[in-house]
Amino acid sequence: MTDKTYRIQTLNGISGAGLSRFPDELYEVGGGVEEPHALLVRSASLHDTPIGDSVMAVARAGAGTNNIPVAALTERGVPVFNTPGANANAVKELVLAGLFIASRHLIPAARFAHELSGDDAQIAKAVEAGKKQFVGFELPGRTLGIIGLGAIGVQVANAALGLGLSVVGFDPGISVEHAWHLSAEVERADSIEEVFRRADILTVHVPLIPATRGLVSTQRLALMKDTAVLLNFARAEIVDTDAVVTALDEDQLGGYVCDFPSTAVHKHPKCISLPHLGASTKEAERNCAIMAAESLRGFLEDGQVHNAVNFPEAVMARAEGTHRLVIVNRNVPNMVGQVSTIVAQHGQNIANLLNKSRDDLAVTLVDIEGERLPEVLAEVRAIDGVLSARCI
Ligand SMILES: NC(=O)c1ccc[n+]([C@@H]2O[C@H](COP(=O)([O-])OP(=O)(O)OC[C@H]3O[C@@H](n4cnc5c(N)ncnc54)[C@H](O)[C@@H]3O)[C@@H](O)[C@H]2O)c1
Ligand SMILES: O=C(O)CC[C@@H](O)C(=O)O
Repeated sequence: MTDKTYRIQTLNGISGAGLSRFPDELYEVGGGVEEPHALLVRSASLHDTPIGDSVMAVARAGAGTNNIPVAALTERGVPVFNTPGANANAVKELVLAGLFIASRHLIPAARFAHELSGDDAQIAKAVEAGKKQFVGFELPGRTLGIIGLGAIGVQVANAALGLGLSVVGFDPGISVEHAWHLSAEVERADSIEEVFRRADILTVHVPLIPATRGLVSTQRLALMKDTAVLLNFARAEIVDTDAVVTALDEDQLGGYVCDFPSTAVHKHPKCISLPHLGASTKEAERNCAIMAAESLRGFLEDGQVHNAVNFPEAVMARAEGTHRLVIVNRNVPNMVGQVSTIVAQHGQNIANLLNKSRDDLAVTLVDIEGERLPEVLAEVRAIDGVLSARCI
């Protein structure tokens, strides 16, 4: 262990563009870092990994946080950051590839070409004889159904319109920001079932949470056209894979293209699976790593909370000549009152204060003039309902 001020443990390969955001003089960063102040992860699961008391923050260089025990960390007062939108373009491009893969049978066609043998004349003859098995369909006039109109869903919707598809979407929790970016040509479905009924191609872009686990179910698959194609570049568990395989085997579904190979799908003749490639572009890896690193720095160095999935946004510029108390507390009455009383009882003045809450949790940033008094911190930590407090 070094004597650097902050230690970050990485649990996956993280783009150097992000890692270089941690200044050498302040940070020790790497896979073997001991007693880390923060964890930086991509898809590695932390559910069965002990997360020590030294950890003050966790950052996911990506969108989905289902690999992180968010509820348990929230209870400990540890923020979990993600990188909203940072890999959305990469996923959109792969979804578009999925559309073409499905509509033109590109993977079996390429496999067929790869297997050809003989001289050029023999290959040309085999091509002409074999290509009829790969006749596809064109996209204009077909309907793309989208479940989940967040960073990725909106980009997929807008791009699909450009390809001549009609788009019908469903997202009862669409954010104002995403609604602003969604083309007015996208039709809003009244129910999720309507999307299943109408889609020639259906794509899901929702997070994996209890409400979305198995969202593509036997009952909903039964509503689909038997020629329809299902795309899943969100998470494997959002789709009931057994139900999809049954629907494919019984000719009630045309095809399944996903980013999640499994024994049930990776060799199925009507499934194409890719090895979780949605975010695997240099640009997305860079964007995610930079955003995650900046969020960790903001929290560790200044107590700022930006892009956390379990904490309120809490951003306040540092008042000059002050030190800062960073307090994570339960969202109950009189927390700010108790903190300011302690500061006043020690004859100190508050230059600036921010208190933001989200659900059961609040973040309180207090900039105090004068010298740092360890007893102030100790008394704040002792307040009932304070989950963590530090002075920076
Ligand atoms: N294949 C990959 O490599 C890859 C890459 C990035 C993201 N993802 C997955 O895609 C998911 C979506 O990413 P994003 O960046 O668009 O996230 P996002 O948070 O911007 O959007 C998710 C949207 O889903 C909506 N939603 C939630 N529950 C819903 C429901 N039951 N019905 C309809 N809509 C619902 C939300 O309101 C939100 O608008 C991520 O959570 C992640 O699991 C996969
Ligand atoms: O890190 C990756 O490669 C995948 C990330 C992706 O699944 C996400 O949720 O952002």
